[in-house]
Amino acid sequence: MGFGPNIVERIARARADLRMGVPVVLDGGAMMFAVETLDQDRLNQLDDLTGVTLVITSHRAKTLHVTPYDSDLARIALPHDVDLNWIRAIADPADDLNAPMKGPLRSERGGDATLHRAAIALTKAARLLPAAIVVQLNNAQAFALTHNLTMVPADAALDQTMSPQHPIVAARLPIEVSEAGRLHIFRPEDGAEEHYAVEIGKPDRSQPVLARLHSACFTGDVLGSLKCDCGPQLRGALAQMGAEGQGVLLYLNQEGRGIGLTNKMRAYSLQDQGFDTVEANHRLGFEDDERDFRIGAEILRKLGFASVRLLTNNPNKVARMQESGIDVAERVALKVGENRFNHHYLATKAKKSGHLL
Ligand SMILES: Nc1nc2c(ncn2[C@@H]2O[C@H](COP(=O)(O)OP(=O)(O)OP(=O)(O)O)[C@@H](O)[C@H]2O)c(=O)[nH]1
Ligand SMILES: [Zn+2]
Repeated sequence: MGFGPNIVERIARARADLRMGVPVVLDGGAMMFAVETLDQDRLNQLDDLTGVTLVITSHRAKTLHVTPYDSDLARIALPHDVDLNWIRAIADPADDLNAPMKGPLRSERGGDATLHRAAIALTKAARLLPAAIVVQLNNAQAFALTHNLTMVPADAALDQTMSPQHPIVAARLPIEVSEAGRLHIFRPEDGAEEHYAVEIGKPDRSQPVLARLHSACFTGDVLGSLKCDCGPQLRGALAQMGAEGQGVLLYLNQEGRGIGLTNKMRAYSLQDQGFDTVEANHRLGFEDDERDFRIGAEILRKLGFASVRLLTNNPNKVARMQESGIDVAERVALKVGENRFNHHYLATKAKKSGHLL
């Protein structure tokens, strides 16, 4: 006991520290930096330390023609007197086409990559580019104390188990499709983004409810972007709930399939260079889809729903709900908003991500 932060809260601090460029100590023997926020001052100080590696995911390694000996990631020995721009270019594909040769890059093999894996997990949780500098430490605890750094156990960084979502407040919200709207706010214990549920009417909790798990898309939902189908899907789902007089729409703040808006814009910039939506995620070092749908299942349960008629074209979403204990009584197709700008995007999702056309 005590007043200090528990492990979940220390992970939350670690995310915030990394976003500011402050390194984090991994219990088990290392200090890590997110490459995206590493500054020249701190890089200079690394000159005095040994055992410094640059860690990238195997997707990013493939783009750079580096062998990922650890299957999911590659550890690259950092050359001496390395330039900050060189490190950033390994992590950030923005200039890949202008300056394709970054190497030769030698990746390390053998040894334990657990701390490196934990470092990548933390950069992703911080919604930064998935690339880290990892520095071996002999006495991690003393180092953290001396430099006033947040220390987290590597296994907790690796297994950031979904945090409980707590209902905070709900209030009546008449909207265009239904005057009987109600907005619920859910807050996770781990300091991450809040999520919202829009309840239409008074759905019977003993019957499957018409439901939509909508992932945030600032560009589509708010700006009316023509590059995706999110805006029409959001409004189409609400309209159907309004017409039926009941339903529940979860607005999950997992922007960009869980990589955050900044990284999604990096992906859009790569799409401007000719890569498709999946290739762009991979070149950045991400998986195709980094969302955690257990959050949606947990919120449905907290609202009293056990069974849904799920508005989606994504069979993976149906599978994730079933796995998380929510019965999908029916999949209801939601095909709206195709146009000449998103035609290729929708075709790619059908071909590579299994979406139903
Ligand atoms: N990373 C990335 N995310 C995107 C891109 N286009 C849209 N998104 C995000 O994708 C999410 C929506 O996912 P979709 O794949 O359209 O749909 P889905 O939720 O998997 O499936 P449906 O239920 O059928 O809509 C939102 O979070 C968007 O911000 C893109 O090109 N790259
Ligand atoms: Zn979208």
